[in-house]
Amino acid sequence: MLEAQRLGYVAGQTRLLSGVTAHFAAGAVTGLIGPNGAGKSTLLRLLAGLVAPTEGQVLCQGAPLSGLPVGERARAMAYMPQDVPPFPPMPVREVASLGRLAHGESAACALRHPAVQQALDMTGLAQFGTREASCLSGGERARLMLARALAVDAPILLADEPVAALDPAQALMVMQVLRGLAALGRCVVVVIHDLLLATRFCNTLMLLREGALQDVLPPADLTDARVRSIYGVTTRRVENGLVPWALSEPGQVAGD
Ligand SMILES: Nc1ncnc2c1ncn2[C@@H]1O[C@H](COP(=O)(O)OP(=O)(O)OP(=O)(O)O)[C@@H](O)[C@H]1O
Repeated sequence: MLEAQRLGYVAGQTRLLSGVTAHFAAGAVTGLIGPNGAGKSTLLRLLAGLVAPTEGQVLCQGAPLSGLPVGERARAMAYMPQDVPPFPPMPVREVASLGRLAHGESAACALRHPAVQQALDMTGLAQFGTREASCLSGGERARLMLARALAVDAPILLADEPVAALDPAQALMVMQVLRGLAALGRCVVVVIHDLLLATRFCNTLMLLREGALQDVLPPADLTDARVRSIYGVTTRRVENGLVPWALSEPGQVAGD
């Protein structure tokens, strides 16, 4: 579905990424993990075509991404950035409907599109539809960025730290949504620091360090030795540790 071929990126005098070759499968959630500054967001931006690689190329459904017309690219891939920009003075539903711009719909058409309502439902924002987006809390704003990306309804979703600002219930809900999309055949690539959620919800983990892809492995193979070599920390499996595991009343999650 999505492929990186010997991807490299240099900004000014600084090399941010080198020699990344990887296949991102349809029907799977791929988790990009690695220390701060490893190059995860850079890789995601290259995959999204937001910046052009200085070496190598991205293939989207077999075709070079650089050759795809902008509109086609926008419909093929949805991207959720790590940083939430200041929202314009518009209601939540309208911000989510911006995802439909990729399809060339009029603003009125976009607002009514079922994908927008679905995106608000999936991110637990349905009850905030008419609220000013600029009034949302940090976690709600992050979910709105995800809702905008989900409203594109694209076969590929690239999400940069979608759960970093979320409470445990919302984080579980979002990871379940991502896994649900993968189950429908979508290609989902997510940058994530929470190793518990990453190992539980991702089908494949890609470990980045110092701008290079160090390893591609199933979550079960993320051993203490690997975590130590990547992050310089040791891990422990805590049998009676208290971790958020499931929503007590699915679909009944309160707002932030
Ligand atoms: N334009 C730039 N010029 C120079 N260095 C840059 C530029 N953009 C990013 N960097 C550096 O490149 C490295 C990789 O950045 P990137 O945002 O991809 O890391 P990351 O793995 O997503 O980190 P984090 O987990 O902290 O979000 C960082 O050290 C960053 O400071």
